[in-house]
Amino acid sequence: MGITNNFYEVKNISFSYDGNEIFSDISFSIEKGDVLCILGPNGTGKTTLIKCLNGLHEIGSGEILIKGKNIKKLSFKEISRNIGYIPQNHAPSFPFKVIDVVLMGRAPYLNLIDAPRKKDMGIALNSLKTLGIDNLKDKEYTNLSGGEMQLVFLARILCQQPDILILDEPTSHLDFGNQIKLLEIIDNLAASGLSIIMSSHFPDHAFLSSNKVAIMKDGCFIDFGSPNDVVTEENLKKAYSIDVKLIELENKRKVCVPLKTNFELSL
Ligand SMILES: Nc1ncnc2c1ncn2[C@@H]1O[C@H](COP(=O)(O)OP(=O)(O)OP(=O)(O)O)[C@@H](O)[C@H]1O
Repeated sequence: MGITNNFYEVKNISFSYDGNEIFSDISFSIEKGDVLCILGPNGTGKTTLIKCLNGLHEIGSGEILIKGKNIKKLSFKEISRNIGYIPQNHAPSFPFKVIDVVLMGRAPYLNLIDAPRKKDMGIALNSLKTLGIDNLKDKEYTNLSGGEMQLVFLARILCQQPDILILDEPTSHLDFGNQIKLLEIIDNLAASGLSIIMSSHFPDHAFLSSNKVAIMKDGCFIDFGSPNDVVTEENLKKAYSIDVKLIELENKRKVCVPLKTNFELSL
């Protein structure tokens, strides 16, 4: 931590699956404490981009710099000490206890044969406490609800003590209330100095927790900037091909109301 300039920089990157280009020439940067929300329709390449951003997919061209260092030159362990990643789906296969799942977040700091130390256990317990789920610590991970699993996975990532969190649709398994709780957690984590990149299907989420928004469509960012500048009726129409009404609440918060499309089945 501690570096404020060029914290995480993406320069003209492109990616293709077997010659099929998914995106090209994407550039942006984020600083300490930024929350970037990536919006865009299904199949536009958000997950693919996110996998490039954390080094899981190798980009075709361009470069990604973490605190000035090219991601291609960093080992998996070094990337994991900098970036915590929560994928869209993370189905568990073995009934580990929650505390053990969270402790796995310490792997980038341990050698293969090392047992977690007292310090690691302290960090794991603290991660659970930060998210208010220390009551789950002795439960079997496989017995948790989808929402509880999402929070435990986030605790595991916090235990990794990264500077950057990359979250692929972090609210996808959460109920209406827990979605807001998670966005507030994201807000708090950013205020404590973490930088966060997340994808979402809900433009409202950009107003709730982000200071930067990108709208991805047709292989590029069609807009990038502050939520007020980017989440507009015009851009939402361009992105999702529906009419959306933006309404401002008394506290100036904006909400997006999708209008009916009058779609009819041709039976
Ligand atoms: N492993 C793969 N091999 C080939 N094509 C893929 C692969 N993974 C994804 N794709 C294709 O790449 C495109 C982008 O997929 P991606 O999952 O990145 O989109 P997305 O914006 O995250 O979608 P959604 O919002 O539906 O989750 C899609 O056309 C998809 O079919």
